Amino acid sequence: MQQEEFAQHTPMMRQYLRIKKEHPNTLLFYRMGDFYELFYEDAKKAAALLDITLTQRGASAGTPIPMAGIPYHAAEGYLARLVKAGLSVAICEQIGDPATSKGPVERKVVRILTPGTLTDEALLDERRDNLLLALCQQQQGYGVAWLDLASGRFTLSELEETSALEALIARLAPAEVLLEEGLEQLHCWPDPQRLHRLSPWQFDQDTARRKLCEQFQVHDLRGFGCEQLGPALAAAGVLLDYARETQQSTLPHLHRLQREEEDEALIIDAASRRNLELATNLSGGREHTLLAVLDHTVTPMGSRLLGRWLQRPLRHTGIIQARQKAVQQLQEQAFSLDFAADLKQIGDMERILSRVALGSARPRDLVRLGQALASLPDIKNKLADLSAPLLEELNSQIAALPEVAQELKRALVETPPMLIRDGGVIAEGYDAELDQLRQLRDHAGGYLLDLEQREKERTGLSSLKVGYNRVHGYYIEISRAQSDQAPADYQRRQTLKNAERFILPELKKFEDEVLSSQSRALAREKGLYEALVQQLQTQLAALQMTAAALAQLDVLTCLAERATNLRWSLPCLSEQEGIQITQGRHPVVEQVVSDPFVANDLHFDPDTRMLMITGPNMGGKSTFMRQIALITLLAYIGSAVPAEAAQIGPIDRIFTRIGAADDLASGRSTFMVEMTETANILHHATRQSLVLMDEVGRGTSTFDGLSLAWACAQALAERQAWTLFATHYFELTCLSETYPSIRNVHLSATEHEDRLIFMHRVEAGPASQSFGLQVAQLAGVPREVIEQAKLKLAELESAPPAATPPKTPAQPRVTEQPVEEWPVKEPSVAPAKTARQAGRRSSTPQQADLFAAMPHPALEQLNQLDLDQMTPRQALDALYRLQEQARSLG
Ligand SMILES: Nc1ncnc2c1ncn2[C@@H]1O[C@H](COP(=O)(O)OP(=O)(O)OP(=O)(O)O)[C@@H](O)[C@H]1O
Repeated sequence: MQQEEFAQHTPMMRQYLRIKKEHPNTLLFYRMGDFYELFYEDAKKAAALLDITLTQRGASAGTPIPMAGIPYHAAEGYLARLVKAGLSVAICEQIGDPATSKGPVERKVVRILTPGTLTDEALLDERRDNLLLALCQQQQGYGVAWLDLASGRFTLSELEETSALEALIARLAPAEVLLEEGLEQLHCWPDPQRLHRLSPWQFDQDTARRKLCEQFQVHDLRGFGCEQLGPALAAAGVLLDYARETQQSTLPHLHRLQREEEDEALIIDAASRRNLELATNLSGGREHTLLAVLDHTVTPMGSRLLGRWLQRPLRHTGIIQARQKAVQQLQEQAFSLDFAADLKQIGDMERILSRVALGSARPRDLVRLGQALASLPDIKNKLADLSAPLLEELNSQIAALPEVAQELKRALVETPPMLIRDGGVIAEGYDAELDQLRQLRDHAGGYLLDLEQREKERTGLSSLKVGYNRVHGYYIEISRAQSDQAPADYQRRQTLKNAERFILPELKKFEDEVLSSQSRALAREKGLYEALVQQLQTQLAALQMTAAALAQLDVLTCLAERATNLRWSLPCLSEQEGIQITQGRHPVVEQVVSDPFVANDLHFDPDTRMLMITGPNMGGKSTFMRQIALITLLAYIGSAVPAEAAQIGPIDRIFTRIGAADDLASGRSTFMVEMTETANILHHATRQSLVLMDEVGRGTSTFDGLSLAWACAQALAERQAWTLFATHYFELTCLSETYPSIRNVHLSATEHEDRLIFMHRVEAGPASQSFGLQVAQLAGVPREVIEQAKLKLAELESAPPAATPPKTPAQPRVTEQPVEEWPVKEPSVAPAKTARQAGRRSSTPQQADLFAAMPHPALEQLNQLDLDQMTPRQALDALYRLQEQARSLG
């Protein structure tokens, strides 16, 4: 804004514009009396988002000023909505006294709310971490740092690959991001409002290192295992600066840096996380997710910790086995211990402590903290009887701090008001001065009656009475008839028609005290409250460690309860390659199906590394595959699993290619999404990866799809990844002939009196029928359409092959396929046939062999060549291409 234009504004608007200039990307809540006002663009934005009236405030510099206002006492609700929408808000309060100010009263921004730095209880989801993340890219790779300000957890990591970075960001789902310019192209960001772009020079490693050392009061970052890091520290430095600025605090609850390394945990990419519906279902809700089934924690901090465990299953078997031992012991002792009842008293100690650190703890926070501390001795006593090493360790981390508990109990009333501002927070008997001030305030009436009585007796004047009016304050009134008998220490104050009013020194002193006692009591209360908070701040580290241990105890207790009530068993984590699951179930589907869930086994060992799963639609293929992934994942967090028994060997990643949805936001079609996910799997799957491939190739033409599915299965078999490959292309069942590590299994179904019955049992060998038309009929597709489909199917099946299929070894062959051995509960009754056998010999509708029924693509292309228009050289090139294609497909 030009200087002259600025000068044309009113003094108040000039003040507003000055402050706004310091907070250009933030809505400015400018306090005016009982309202927060927003002006200009801020007003328009807020009016639209909050559905409040957009008005005008006169004119400044010749033009009307758009304005919208919010009553200050109702601000919390509006703030919550704005922050939820991803906006940041700066709260600018009146600091000076309007009565004595010349010009506009002094104002200052006292706090800045941003989506990633919230700590207010009302603005946070109690079951989710709220993260601020910073990211930069330097020579050594990506540097990422993230902070949960509401708990004080500050973590950082360095990554080389973009896919790993995207997986990390999908896991963390940050509420706000500080991003080095240029990185906004990545596919993983929340909405743009939550992104702040910063210049590369702001991510300076040396400055960051210095600031971090200052924050943690250390010489170097060796103690945190971070000394060797580069870009991650640069990101952490930027993040620390931003958090300090928004909070206008030194953030005393940030004590340490935690470093995350990629190979410590199972890697689960963003798509797999979504597909497996760990914490969010495919529609974005929380119901019917693994977390929803698992989360019976009783404290919000326990719930958040469980979420973190689930999102990052660890590969460190030592840690997992320690958790398992704790879960087992808690299971055995559940009834006698009843930890859940004690833990309920603890509440959200973690977040309360952060507010204590930031000086924003509310009275009810402190009362709850007091209650939490009071229940610690019981918890510690119970833990003392348990010998699982992890439980012993947790007990040693819980500091009972009885003196702090007592102090809080003594200091605070049981149910205080929301804010200290209103008083009534400090309990009676805690502070003599406060009690006296309150006595004065509350018992003025009694004192005056007492004074009146005393003075009547002293003067013997029957008409004497004590009164009060706003102008003259307290007085003693004597009727005109008796007024000349007033004692000498009475000073005349007012003469009325029938009476005289007097004041006396004692009454004057009382008046001063009473009138100021209200504000003095409030000020005293505030002082005492602040002292209490400061006292707690000195114990912060011990209290934070206690809260962390209690959150873990809550999670372990929850896992024990779930294991018992859901009849899950603790798996064995083994160094031996393979996955053995006896009678496994799907943890979520089991809870929602009305029929009994059919349990199934899985045996992966060095000789069996891939299952080619066929079977009818609705047969249970996806359910079976997902249950294997979820059981593996549960095993790696230390939980029991829905199976009779499970032994799980080393796993490095879980990949899924399941379902398909357009990713319109980033302009990718269903098929493109499918192929991107498949490409990622093929690039990264190792011998230790668990890969779920569900109907790969169905998103394109049958021919292309089948070829792709075929080649993907082959590639995974070559990589020897643990693979569950579900497909409707029966041709793929022939792959087991070429690759001995591939087994065919199918989900069984039978027809009974024109009804289709799904057995949901995994049986050896390929499926014999696809039942596609029957399932369509079940789904309500009109009868005439089904009839038409039957006719078409019969026609397709009887059609002679359009071309002879290529006879290279990898091409599906028509051979008698032996039924493979597959340890299932009941041996399959009818020997399963290959698709081709079934197709040729049965009269029921079968899937035709696509390779046989359709022309070979090389032939199709040959047909399309316009030989007359080609040079000999071009023709030769085309011939080479065709031969190459024929070989690769063969
Ligand atoms: N083991 C089981 N026990 C009981 N019910 C099951 C079992 N497996 C699956 N179901 C039920 O069958 C339904 C369909 O299962 P699922 O989606 O896994 O079939 P699908 O073979 O993958 O089907 P499509 O090929 O059409 O994707 C599930 O929603 C569930 O209700």
